[in-house]
Amino acid sequence: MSADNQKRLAAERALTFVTSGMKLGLGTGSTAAHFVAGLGERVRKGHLDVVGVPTSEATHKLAVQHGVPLTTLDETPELDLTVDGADELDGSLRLVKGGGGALLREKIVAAASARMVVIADASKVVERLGAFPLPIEVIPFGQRATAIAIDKAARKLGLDPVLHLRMGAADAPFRTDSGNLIYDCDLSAIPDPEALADALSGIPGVVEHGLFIGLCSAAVIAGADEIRVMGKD
Ligand SMILES: O=C(CO)[C@H](O)[C@H](O)COP(=O)(O)O
Repeated sequence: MSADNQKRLAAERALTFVTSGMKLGLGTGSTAAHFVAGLGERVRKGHLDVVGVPTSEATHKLAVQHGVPLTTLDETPELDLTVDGADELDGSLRLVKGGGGALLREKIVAAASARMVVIADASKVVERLGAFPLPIEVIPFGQRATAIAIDKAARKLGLDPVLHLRMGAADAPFRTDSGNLIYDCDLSAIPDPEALADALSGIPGVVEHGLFIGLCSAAVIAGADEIRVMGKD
């Protein structure tokens, strides 16, 4: 079975967590897109009555296309459930996110939700986080100084970071939905995600980093032969 089919199956399983009346956070990425499509289908058929807060402009567009009723986090600041993808997750449901560049809004929306459920194909489950370069969103002002501070903070923790400024179209740096830049920080492994998260959060100029710790309560993982739920079903 292809990874995309696994993503679709994980999304379909997560739809069983949704009940009418829920206020939902809608994640970003190819796995979350399957969830938004499935949600839209159920809404159009009259099986579900929900509202969603998109975590990116891309998800906003997709949700409109699929007929998912939308609200904003300002109108609806407390959500019941966020369903989102991940770039990596470990056995303690610690995540690396931001491959799609939406980590800031994704983290704000997840933090405003009573529950966050990750949906992923089995390749995303790792023994130890860090093979996927950690996305770090920074303010454009002083971005080179911020990158040096990130490098120093990681080295203090015994890591050997390699930072790449993410590029977008036409050889220009990628800009997030909030107009910021992203450094992808190649660390090979992150032995102590909590310590790195704390260190990065303390750097002026870092808006947010892609380590999601203590936010995800369950993950639906679709493999070639089975779908399993990690954490609280
Ligand atoms: O964090 C994300 C976007 O910022 C995505 O959830 C993550 O990149 C996974 O994407 P996909 O479902 O396409 O594999």
